[in-house]
Amino acid sequence: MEGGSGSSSPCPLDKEFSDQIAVLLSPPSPESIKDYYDELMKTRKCNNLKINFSNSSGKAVYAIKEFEEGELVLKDQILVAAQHISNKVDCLVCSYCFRFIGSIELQIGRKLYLQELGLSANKECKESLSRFPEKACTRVLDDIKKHSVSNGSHGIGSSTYTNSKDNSIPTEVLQSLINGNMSLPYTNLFALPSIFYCPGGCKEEHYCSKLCTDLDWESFHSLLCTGRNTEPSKRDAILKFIEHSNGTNDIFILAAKVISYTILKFRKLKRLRFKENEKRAKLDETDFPLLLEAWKPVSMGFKKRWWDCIALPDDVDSSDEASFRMQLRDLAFTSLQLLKEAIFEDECAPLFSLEIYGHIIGMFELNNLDLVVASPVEDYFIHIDDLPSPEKVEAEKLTRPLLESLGDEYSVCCQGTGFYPLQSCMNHSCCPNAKAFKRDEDKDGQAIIIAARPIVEGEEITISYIDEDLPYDERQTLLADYGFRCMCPRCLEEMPGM
Ligand SMILES: C[S@@+](CC[C@H](N)C(=O)[O-])C[C@H]1O[C@@H](n2cnc3c(N)ncnc32)[C@H](O)[C@@H]1O
Repeated sequence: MEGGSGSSSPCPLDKEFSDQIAVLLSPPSPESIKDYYDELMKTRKCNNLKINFSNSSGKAVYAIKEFEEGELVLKDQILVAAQHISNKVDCLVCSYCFRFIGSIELQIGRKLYLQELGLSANKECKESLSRFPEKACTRVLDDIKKHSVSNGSHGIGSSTYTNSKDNSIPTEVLQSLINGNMSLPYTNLFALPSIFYCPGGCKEEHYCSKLCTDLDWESFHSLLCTGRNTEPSKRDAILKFIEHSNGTNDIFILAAKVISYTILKFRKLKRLRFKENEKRAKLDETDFPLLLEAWKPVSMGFKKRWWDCIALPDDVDSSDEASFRMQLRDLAFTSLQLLKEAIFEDECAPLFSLEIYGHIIGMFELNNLDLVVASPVEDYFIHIDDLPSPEKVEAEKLTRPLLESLGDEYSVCCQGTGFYPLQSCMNHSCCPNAKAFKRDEDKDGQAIIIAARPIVEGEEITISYIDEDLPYDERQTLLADYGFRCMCPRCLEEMPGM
């Protein structure tokens, strides 16, 4: 099997499992696409849309009712998503649904504490923060909790708090905010879900509920947990994989989640099959169909190899294109080797081929939507600012120093990237009739698509993959990265020579 970009693959599994890999990567038939999405629509009670398949533009989403401008078209649950590593310093969110958790006080105190650490820490600490921010962030929280002063009497109005020249807040005040020993005014109006901890004891992942904790554990995290319950050699291997991803491209974390998801689903299907037919001692001959079944949600996503489909960056000369793509492939191979050390499973060996890994990452490249969740901290400070005068003056005695210390960063939202099974079926148009848009009530990472103008029954739902205000040539250049030339009504009208 070719490794893409014209040279043979460095991964022996590509050759060993070439037949199974070809089956895993073959485009699903129109019938299986229909069955899969009909079922998905049914379970998600999504009665207003349908997915059709055509040879010209693949899957496409159609309205089966009229939508008014601004009406919700689709709320789509995440198949797999991750918060950007750098964003973990700014926002503490549920690792499964990406809702903000804890309290306003914790969000503010934690962020300022980490900011302070990043600014004033010694070199070693700064390096560990940039190389491994996830770990550093959670360790820090843990340390604060262990060493906190338990009487809770930290006067927020003390001179050290208000007179600080460089806007920094004393550590004991931050500890009190983090530990819940200090309350800010009006935060009861912005209550956040309490924190649930990882059952594997890793302190890296936090949740908003028992349900999210269990779903993440069952779907992804039980294979990727670095907690005390994981065997030490495995834990070291997982940590090495994460460290490499954090230092290179956090899209590898998402790919690892897809592989974990497929393995865990495969195991579940196998357990069910054993129960159904307990007399059978061995299941070998039926294992691959089970792997195919487990892989089905991923098989539906539009895919190309990552190093073949990624756009050539502006600073890479076209004469260096082949070597650029080869470097990407080698980077993916290094990441895959580390992941293999951590979670390889014999029965799911084809999933650890470079061919599959490259296609999973390529699927994100062509389909992913930015994951964005607005910060409740921003809403909180806006609320304080909107208070009538006496209440505002009183509240700001406590909140203003915090706001000043946070600076422009006070309103950073949760940011990441996610693959959404239904939204990812939406094709592009430069005059789209729908758009991704979070409303005030959307507090988690689900994809929200609303009508950008009235949509009639039977119309295809389209969104824009790019900034549609750009001129024709620039739009076409950007869309070439997605592998197509746009022929929407606007492009046909603006096409030179038409
Ligand atoms: C997010 S997917 C959209 C769903 C896709 N049609 C499918 O079958 O899965 C993006 C891919 O769909 C195709 N696509 C999207 N919009 C298109 C358009 N206006 N014309 C042609 N192909 C399009 C391109 O191949 C693009 O890389």
